Amino acid sequence: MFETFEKIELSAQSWLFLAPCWSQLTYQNVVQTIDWEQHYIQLFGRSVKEPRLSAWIADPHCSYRYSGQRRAPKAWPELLTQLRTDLSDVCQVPFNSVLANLYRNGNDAMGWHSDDERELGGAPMIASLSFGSERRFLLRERSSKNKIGELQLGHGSLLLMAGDTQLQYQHCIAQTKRMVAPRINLTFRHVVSKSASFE
Ligand SMILES: O=C(O)CCC(=O)C(=O)O
Ligand SMILES: [Fe+2]
Repeated sequence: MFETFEKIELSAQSWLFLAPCWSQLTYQNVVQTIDWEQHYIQLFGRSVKEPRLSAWIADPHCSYRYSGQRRAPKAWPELLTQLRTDLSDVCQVPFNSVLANLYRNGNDAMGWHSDDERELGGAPMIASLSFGSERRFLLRERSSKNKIGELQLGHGSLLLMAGDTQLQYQHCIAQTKRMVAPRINLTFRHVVSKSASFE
């Protein structure tokens, strides 16, 4: 199915597929289409800014919980509708949502996590598109916390996370002291059930 992708086998059940130059869009194309928001997380009872901007864009029934917060979906801009159609075709997954993240500089990052929310089902295929500066995407085993590898996700790259990747591994975007220009990442997801059933 993914002839043009490099297949990276993490384990017998977990795979990544990487296409380094999948999209021809520019960083400007993408940054302008999204209505970016600053969100907050609760840390030791205090409200702290997330170290990035983000937006949850999804079909109306797909709300999403992340860091204990429930996000109502924003409507699909035209450009992302097109990307969703193309990616659904490539992956044979009816993507109905996308989490967009904007890392403004090297201080912006995302901590270790798995995308294992119940809303995404058992073994979700997640399609991750990157634009702008290259950043390090690290992987570690969930049980031992041993780092198992890293990928440089450059402009236009498409990374597919498949099988039990979310069950067995965590990933993060590391901070860097290097001067780096902004980076956008879009993770297309398929929310399986109406969020109302999890309330
Ligand atoms: O920015 C990235 O490449 C990763 C984003 C991510 O892990 C997520 O949105 O869940
Ligand atoms: Fe993630």
